[in-house]
Amino acid sequence: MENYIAKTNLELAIETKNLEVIYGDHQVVFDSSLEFPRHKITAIIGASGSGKSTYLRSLNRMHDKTVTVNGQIVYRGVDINQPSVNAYEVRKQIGMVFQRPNPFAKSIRNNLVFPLKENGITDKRVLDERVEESLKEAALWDEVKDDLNKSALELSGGQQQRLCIARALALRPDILLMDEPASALDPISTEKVEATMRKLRRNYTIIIVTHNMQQASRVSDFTTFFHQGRVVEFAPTQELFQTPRVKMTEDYISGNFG
Ligand SMILES: Nc1ncnc2c1ncn2[C@@H]1O[C@H](COP(=O)(O)OP(=O)(O)OP(=O)(O)O)[C@@H](O)[C@H]1O
Repeated sequence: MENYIAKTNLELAIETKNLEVIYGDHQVVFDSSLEFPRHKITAIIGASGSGKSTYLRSLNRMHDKTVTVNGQIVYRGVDINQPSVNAYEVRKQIGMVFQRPNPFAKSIRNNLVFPLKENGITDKRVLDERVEESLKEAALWDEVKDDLNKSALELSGGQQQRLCIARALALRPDILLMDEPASALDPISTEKVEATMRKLRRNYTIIIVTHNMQQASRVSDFTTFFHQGRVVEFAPTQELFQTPRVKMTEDYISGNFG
């Protein structure tokens, strides 16, 4: 397959150059060069097993040392895939929200305060401000403000996912990676998470992996299609859905992918 290089003229938040990810001797991502525009939502779509999550996790250095990641991940002019770059510091700037909401078994407030304290923020006034701001950004504040000491596990699935978004935002990251953030949610919760994402785009760059074509077309500004660990195309979402560059993308988005 040709090596497609996804480029845009917009200001970039992060880009990968010739990225490869290999589990043991099983290569999953091949020669992937992609640019992610700043303050936009980019959806990564593709069949199950095409390497979407593996690629996403490489962007904030989530893979452990047993996984080989070759190529460059350029963030603010620095290749953050170099061993000298501290992965923990990368994850402060580039947060992750997972498919299944995973709040800590603590109060709503402590879900947000705990990671902040771990990052050296201890002033109560600052902590209270961050809690309120991030819950507002994640569109959860009005639903929980009267009882922040309630256990996070008593929240609905959709509320738990918005709490996990708030927890990622509390650290004031620059980029938010979301791996199928609504696939475990009912339609009403999905709508709330999508509406939250659209608002967040004002201040954050969002990269979302999704299986859901409607979701990609509803929320994202740009879409990239992965096939067998390679970037097949990248375009503004409406363009990609209306006039895909190659037949493989057309087949996938119309459900004819065999
Ligand atoms: N930790 C791992 N160790 C070994 N192989 C893995 C690991 N994680 C994923 N894989 C393999 O990598 C390939 C790509 O998986 P990945 O989850 O990245 O694809 P995906 O496109 O996100 O799929 P899905 O949409 O089903 O989540 C699969 O063959 C999978 O079995």
